[in-house]
Amino acid sequence: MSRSSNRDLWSELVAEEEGEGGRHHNQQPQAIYRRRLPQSRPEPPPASLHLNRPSFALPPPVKRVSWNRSLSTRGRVSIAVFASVDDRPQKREGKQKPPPRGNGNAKGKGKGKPPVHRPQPPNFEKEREYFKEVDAFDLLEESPSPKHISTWVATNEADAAAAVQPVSSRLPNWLISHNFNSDSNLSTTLSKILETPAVRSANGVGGFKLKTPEKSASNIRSYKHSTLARIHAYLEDQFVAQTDSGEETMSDEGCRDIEAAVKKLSLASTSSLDLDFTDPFPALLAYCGQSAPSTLLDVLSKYCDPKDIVKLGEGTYGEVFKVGNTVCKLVPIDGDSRVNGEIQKRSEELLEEVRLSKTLNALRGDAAAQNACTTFIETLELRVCQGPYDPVLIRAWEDWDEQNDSENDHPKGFPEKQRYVVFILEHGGKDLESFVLKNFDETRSLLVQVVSGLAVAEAAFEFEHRDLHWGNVLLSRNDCTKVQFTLEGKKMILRTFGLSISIIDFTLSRICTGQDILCFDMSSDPYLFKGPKGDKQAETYRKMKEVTQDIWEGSHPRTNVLWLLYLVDILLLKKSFERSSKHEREMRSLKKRLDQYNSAKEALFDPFFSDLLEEVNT
Ligand SMILES: Nc1ncnc2c1ncn2[C@@H]1O[C@H](COP(=O)(O)OP(=O)(O)OP(=O)(O)O)[C@@H](O)[C@H]1O
Repeated sequence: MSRSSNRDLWSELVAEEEGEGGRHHNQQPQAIYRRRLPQSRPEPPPASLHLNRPSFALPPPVKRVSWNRSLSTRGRVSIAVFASVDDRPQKREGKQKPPPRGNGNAKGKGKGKPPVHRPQPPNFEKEREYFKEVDAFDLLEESPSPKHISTWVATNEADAAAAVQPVSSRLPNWLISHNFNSDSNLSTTLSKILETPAVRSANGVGGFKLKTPEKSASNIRSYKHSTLARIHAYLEDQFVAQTDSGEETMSDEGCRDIEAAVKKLSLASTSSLDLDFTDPFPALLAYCGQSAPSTLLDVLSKYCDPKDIVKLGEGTYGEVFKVGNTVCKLVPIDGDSRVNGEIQKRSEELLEEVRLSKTLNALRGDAAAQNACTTFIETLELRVCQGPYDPVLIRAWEDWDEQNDSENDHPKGFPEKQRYVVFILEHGGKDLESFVLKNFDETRSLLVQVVSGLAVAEAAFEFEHRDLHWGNVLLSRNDCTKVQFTLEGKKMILRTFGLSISIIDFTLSRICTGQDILCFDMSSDPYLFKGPKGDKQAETYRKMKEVTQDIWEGSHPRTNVLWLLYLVDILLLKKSFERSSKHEREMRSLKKRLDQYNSAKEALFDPFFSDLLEEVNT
């Protein structure tokens, strides 16, 4: 590719982009919605086409709702109300599910372990009663009818834009992948392009923005053009710089280097002009630092002797295994068959999820960072794999099934070409539902760690978890009694009383990466808001809907406070630990004050936490 022959072409592309996309050149992060796939769709679309699927044409999603999911992990059928709203397809034939178990813990977690004090072993009746128990204050405050339901997401144009949004994020994902994957072997020239600011200044070809879609018809084209324009901008910079210094050495070699690297990433077929961004799978691979999928065994055997792998838990989409000291979450993607009654997630959905996890990982790194904490589960590695389920995993799955009676489908049916995303995660311990808290100090420790983590992530990324039920807070004990975090440059130490917490599951979360706003459009999942009246978790979704006015890409840190309120309720109503009536009063008054706060950051400075926090003098 010669520079001179390209310049005209670049200019044409630039001119075309400016013509059709001038309105996109603002610097605000673009919202990227992740939409749940509807279940009743007859068959999943081909991977290369589904991005253009106009979401307004889809039937309403009927996925197992999140609040149901969290309960379902412990006993999917324990809440009778689901029968009326859950029209999911039945599980695959051939497996009869047993009736619900008495402890509401169908997956066997936390079974039989009596609490240390005031023993109240969980049981189904108690759980049922819990869902009835709503005090007068809560009824007044926690069951709002949505007053302002936004309609913009229901319009065709907005829906169409939302449906194609993932297209716009692919290259940024690819670009970011380079930064996240030190073992990535992308060309160095390409890495320079990756570092080129997304928005160019007025000189040169300037003013390009990577993500600009508003109209579906021109999205893919203009996206390609802006990508190419960015490459062009880089080349032009090189050219200018080298001319100024008198060595005009910007060569065809450089261009070939770029083109080769692009091809290597499978994003181009014959030349850079044929870049094909309609298939997100190569972008997912690139994000994971791979040029081709690995096998499951290749990945897992890095962490332990495969015969030692045991299954740890399961979710709607993923199977979770203990692999050495780490945890492996395995999510089948892109296949045509249903898994656990659900249409498989698609590459681009996983692309957003892994981006989100990686963004949160960034909070762990730098000691000099303005915002840092270790509250969010660490993603240690991300891999794309392909092939049938490995026999060692099948054995681990069956062992677990024998003891816990899995709700999921047997994994033996996966085809040769099945794809997976493998998340290698830090082992976070047990979830709050099954963990037995010893005393009030541990309870305070749990709350202060959650609130500080949320405050840090709010400050760093406008993060809102939006689904912080008791299945998504993991706990473990260690010898450490203090943990440090940094909030807006201020280093703080908190007292843990030997308890360590990790927050998981960012499916519904909102985050601003600086480049994009990643969020889940909860208005696309009406079942989330149809949980039983008085159920703390269901009420929290409804309250979030009111706070956000059903516009989910907006920043509403108050949603984090709603989940803190939920956690205090859960601790008061559902957890047993050694406590006095004074402790209970303290928690109730915390709850009342939380009601006044608009962010986790505000909540962190509540007097309830003051003797747990200490500022580090530097
Ligand atoms: N890092 C981890 N450490 C320890 N246990 C974990 C970890 N991640 C997940 N688990 C366990 O595995 C279970 C399933 O994980 P998770 O909820 O992430 O799966 P999922 O497919 O996203 O579920 P769903 O989509 O149904 O919410 C969790 O309930 C948790 O108990």
